[in-house]
Amino acid sequence: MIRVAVSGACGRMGSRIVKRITKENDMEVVAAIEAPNTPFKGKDVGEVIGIGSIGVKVTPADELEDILKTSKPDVVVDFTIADAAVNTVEKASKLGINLVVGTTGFSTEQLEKIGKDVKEGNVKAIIAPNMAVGVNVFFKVLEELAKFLPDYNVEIMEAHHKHKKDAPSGTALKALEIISAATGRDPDEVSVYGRKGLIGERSDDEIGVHAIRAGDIVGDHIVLFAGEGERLEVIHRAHSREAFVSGVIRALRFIEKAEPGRISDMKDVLGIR
Ligand SMILES: NC(=O)C1=CN([C@@H]2O[C@H](COP(=O)(O)OP(=O)(O)OC[C@H]3O[C@@H](n4cnc5c(N)ncnc54)[C@H](O)[C@@H]3O)[C@@H](O)[C@H]2O)C=CC1
Ligand SMILES: O=C(O)C1=N[C@H](C(=O)O)C[C@H](O)C1
Repeated sequence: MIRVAVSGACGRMGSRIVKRITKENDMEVVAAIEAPNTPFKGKDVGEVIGIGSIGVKVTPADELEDILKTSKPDVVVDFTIADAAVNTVEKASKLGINLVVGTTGFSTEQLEKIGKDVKEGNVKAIIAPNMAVGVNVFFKVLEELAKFLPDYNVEIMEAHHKHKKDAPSGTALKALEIISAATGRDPDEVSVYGRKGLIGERSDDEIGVHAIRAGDIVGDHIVLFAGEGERLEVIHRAHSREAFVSGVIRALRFIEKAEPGRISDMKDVLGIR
């Protein structure tokens, strides 16, 4: 049995992950962590998310270390916000507990700290801005297209629900990183986030990144490569968060095979080279 602690257990992703784990016969939820000020402290997480009692109480994050010590998970799954996820990684790494992190919106400094903590704790960690299988194939396709079309203009567009806190999405930023690397560009130098005013013509090198927030859009990503007289568009649309949850379940089954002390991603889980 894979013993799983879920951080952000009552959120849009966390609640679906808890629910799905209860249906799998090789894993179980042993802890459910929520924000320090959670109104659900001490309540059964299953009751809170509407699946009936599962015998696991919601624990606020200020008791994270204690609950990890007493519940002894093999893996902590984190879908929260960047600051909270950094704390989850620090505490879990120190206790030698493996990690699956889907949270996005990290700063460069936070990513460096996460890498250092994983290394020092010598834990196995899968960290990916998008766990959907299709998106990880989409990343591979983008890498190939960028190599074939190095002088085409690239624009990245993403659309998400109105509750999303970070922008652009972690997935859009990963796409920017992949395309930049495939064409020898520095993403910090070539990225242009939205455009407004009399800004002049677009340079050929720049990569536009645009974020839409509206209603209940689960997650759309569109990358276009435009040349003279044509454009090629690659589109991924998530219709349901179950696409991400399925990736989390695959990551949980894979994690024992991950390399300790380094950050793996969904490419490793899915065997995409
Ligand atoms: N990698 C992937 O495939 C996906 C990543 N995400 C990312 O996952 C994150 C969460 O997304 P949603 O579930 O939509 O957000 P949400 O806001 O519905 O859920 C986040 C949960 O974390 C809780 N939380 C806040 N502070 C906490 C703390 N210190 N400790 C523990 N829990 C805490 C909140 O109370 C909330 O219940 C975002 O960063 C999002 O971009 C979302 C979907 C897919
Ligand atoms: O916040 C979300 O909802 C999502 N966030 C991820 C991101 O920032 O890329 C992945 C997915 O698109 C849904």
